[in-house]
Amino acid sequence: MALSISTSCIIPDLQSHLGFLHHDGQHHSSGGSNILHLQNAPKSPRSLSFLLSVRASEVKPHTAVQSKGRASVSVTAAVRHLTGSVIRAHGLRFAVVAARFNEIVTKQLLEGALGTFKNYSVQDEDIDVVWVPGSFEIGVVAERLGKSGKYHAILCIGAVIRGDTTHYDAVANSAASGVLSAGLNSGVPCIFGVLTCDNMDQALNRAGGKSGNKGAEAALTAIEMASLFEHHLK
Ligand SMILES: Nc1c(NC[C@H](O)[C@H](O)[C@H](O)CO)[nH]c(=O)[nH]c1=O
Ligand SMILES: CC(=O)[C@@H](O)COP(=O)(O)O
Repeated sequence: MALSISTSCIIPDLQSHLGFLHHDGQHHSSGGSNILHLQNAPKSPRSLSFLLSVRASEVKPHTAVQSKGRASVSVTAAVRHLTGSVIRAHGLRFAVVAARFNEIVTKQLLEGALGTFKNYSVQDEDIDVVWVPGSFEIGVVAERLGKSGKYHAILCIGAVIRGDTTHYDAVANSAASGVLSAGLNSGVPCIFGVLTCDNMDQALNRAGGKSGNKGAEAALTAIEMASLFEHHLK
């Protein structure tokens, strides 16, 4: 159960007087409750009679109590939120692994990705594009690039479009698991920008058509993840 301390005056011997105020307003010496009141025995010469109302609905971790003379001040460390920043892309290096299969689609995905990199101040000299035959080959290359230590993130681009057989499932699933494994094995964010579509129209709509450009979107994800790792997780 989490507790947060809204005000605090804690005297060492208070610990023996910890009690709980149940929702019925009765003071109980133990048991669960949604409110914790710390009340010192009024007779103790060293103690102050005060109530410390502690909401039991939450506690922020790392709550510390600093004593200053007889008074104490509780210092609750704020919860830290770590997020990659898309406006801190300068100096970050990226590799793009692009599949040639369905090139009419993947070229447009790549164009969208490079446009995003440019718009977010990634320098051309900080981008390497590596071409592979098809989406099935993306994973092994992404892992090699990740392990090279040269890049902050690897963006993987492809277009798997269903045909007449179940080959689609094998390629699509292999591409996804390959990119996932590359990231996990290399420790470098590998971003899945591979379309898996039932037909060419769906693919073209997502490569700069009415559904946007998934390559551009994936590039933004690559920037955020690269920043998160570089600026917060080192
Ligand atoms: N059908 C699609 C493929 N097939 C090729 C595979 O990716 C792979 O290159 C081949 O199996 C040899 O290992 N690739 C795509 O990217 N998209 C497709 O729709
Ligand atoms: C995703 C594929 O491998 C697919 O394009 C191949 O087409 P088919 O299933 O007709 O051989």
